[in-house]
Amino acid sequence: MKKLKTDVAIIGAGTAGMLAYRTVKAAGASAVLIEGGPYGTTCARVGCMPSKLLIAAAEAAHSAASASAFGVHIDGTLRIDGTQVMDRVKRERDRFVGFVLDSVDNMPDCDKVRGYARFISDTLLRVDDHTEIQASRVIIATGSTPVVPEPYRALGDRVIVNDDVFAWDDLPRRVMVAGAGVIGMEIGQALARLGVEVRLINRSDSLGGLTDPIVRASALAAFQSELDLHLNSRILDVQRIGDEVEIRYQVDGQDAVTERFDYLLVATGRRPNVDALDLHNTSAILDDKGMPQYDAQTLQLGSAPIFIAGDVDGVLPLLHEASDDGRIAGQNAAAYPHIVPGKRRAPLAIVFTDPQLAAVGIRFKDLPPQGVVFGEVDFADQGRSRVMLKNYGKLRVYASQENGRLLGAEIAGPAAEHIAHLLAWAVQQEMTINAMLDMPFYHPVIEEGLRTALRHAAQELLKSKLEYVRVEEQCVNNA
Ligand SMILES: Cc1cc2nc3c(=O)[nH]c(=O)nc-3n(C[C@H](O)[C@H](O)[C@H](O)COP(=O)(O)OP(=O)(O)OC[C@H]3O[C@@H](n4cnc5c(N)ncnc54)[C@H](O)[C@@H]3O)c2cc1C
Ligand SMILES: NC(=O)c1ccc[n+]([C@@H]2O[C@H](COP(=O)([O-])OP(=O)(O)OC[C@H]3O[C@@H](n4cnc5c(N)ncnc54)[C@H](O)[C@@H]3O)[C@@H](O)[C@H]2O)c1
Repeated sequence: MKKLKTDVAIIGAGTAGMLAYRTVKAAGASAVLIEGGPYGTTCARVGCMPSKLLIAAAEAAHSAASASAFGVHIDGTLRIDGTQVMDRVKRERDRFVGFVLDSVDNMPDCDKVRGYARFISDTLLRVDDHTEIQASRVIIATGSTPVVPEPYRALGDRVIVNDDVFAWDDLPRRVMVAGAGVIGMEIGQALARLGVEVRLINRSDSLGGLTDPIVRASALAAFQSELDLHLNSRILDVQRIGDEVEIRYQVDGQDAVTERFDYLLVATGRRPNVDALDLHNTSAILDDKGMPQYDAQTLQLGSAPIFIAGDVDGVLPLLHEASDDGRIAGQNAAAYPHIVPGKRRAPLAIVFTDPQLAAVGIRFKDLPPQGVVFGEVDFADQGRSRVMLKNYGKLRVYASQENGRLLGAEIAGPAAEHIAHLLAWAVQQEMTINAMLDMPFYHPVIEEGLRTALRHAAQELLKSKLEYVRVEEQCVNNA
């Protein structure tokens, strides 16, 4: 068994782990980066980048297919060449992965260990059965894995997850997607727009991570106008028949039906990669799912010299959060025992569907039960959105009744990726609704829709103040 000694061992060379490694090295400490799977990161190989490449192809197909509404006609057939679509997705994806591989190549060989690590104690790791690493501190940055419900596993290679989609050489004919969360909606809509027959089934009423029922209802209406999407519905039974899957499912309020598909794409959530780490050998306190307790500010596990970063911590599994986590865990592991709370940004999540979905700051479901005013815009009549035939969805902003500050927002609508950034910057700057309304708005732009929602919130704030004065006056009069 090979034996190594280091200041900091980092488990997982994804986005969080690579950033943690660079931060530890920049602080002058020694570091070892352990990776069991392929280098290249989830984001570049099978996540953010290939999914956005597939969506870009789908947008091109959709624009062409829907051009006749503008009087622009394609006389002839619109042809989607699945092999060319997948070829570009994979070629461009490989280019992004290549940049990551270059930075791994540039790390000294003695800092890299290949294999899966597990804990023997707080400060001792074993990598497969070939290396033991004595590390003064450890950073867990092992990412997450898609959850495939047990009954579907019998389908063999016909039950697939996002990773498998981005390995396709051609597009299939028919796909059932289980889960209308972020991944199911992004990939499901893209495949449908590329001519694949898609059914999307979600067992609850959740949709793309939205928690505001008004915004969610507007998103559902928009998606259902083009997609075979069903919430509160269930897959009852699955069976493999040759190279197909036979699925019996029940749409809410309807009789069960049986249909055949090429694949069942499972997008029912992801689970932090903690199971194989043998965390029970450490001093960390584990919950009933094996997740360690940790401080959300410092990312430290109790008082152990162990830190956690990225998707594996189970909170906001997004790329920029993984980077921030990697930096915070790296700084604290390097400076241990002098650890400090890390600087966090305003929460921001974007889903690249059409309409795009976004959540900023405090989500609707986490708002306090009182003291919040709402402002809303319906994009149906928003000028620029209508010009572009993207006039669907709603945006709602949430503001503090006490001081008028923007608390958060949820969006389903055009250009949500850009509007969400404006809103996140405003949340982080602790801006009030009135201060936001003092900012410039060009004409005609989709951001004018945001102004409508802000004006609505400003009116509601005023109303709530007048109501407060009225109640106060009544109390004085009745006294
Ligand atoms: C389809 C899809 C689309 C996405 N799109 C977006 C998007 O548009 N925007 C966005 O912000 N986020 C997106 N995400 C989320 C984003 O990809 C993740 O938040 C981010 O990649 C997490 O980085 P990480 O470093 O935590 O994990 P990873 O990059 O997964 O790295 C973890 C690494 O740890 C390794 N590992 C695991 N266990 C061990 C062990 N015991 N020993 C050694 N190595 C181990 C793994 O092999 C892996 O390389 C998407 C995700 C998916 C799946
Ligand atoms: N644009 C982005 O930033 C982006 C894109 C993709 C993924 N991601 C990240 O990846 C994470 C995981 O995404 P995800 O879509 O796998 O999970 P998710 O939690 O967003 O959605 C899972 C969905 O599956 C449903 N579901 C659960 N079990 C089911 C079953 N048996 N049958 C049918 N439906 C079922 C749930 O109700 C939920 O709607 C996201 O939370 C996000 O952080 C981000």
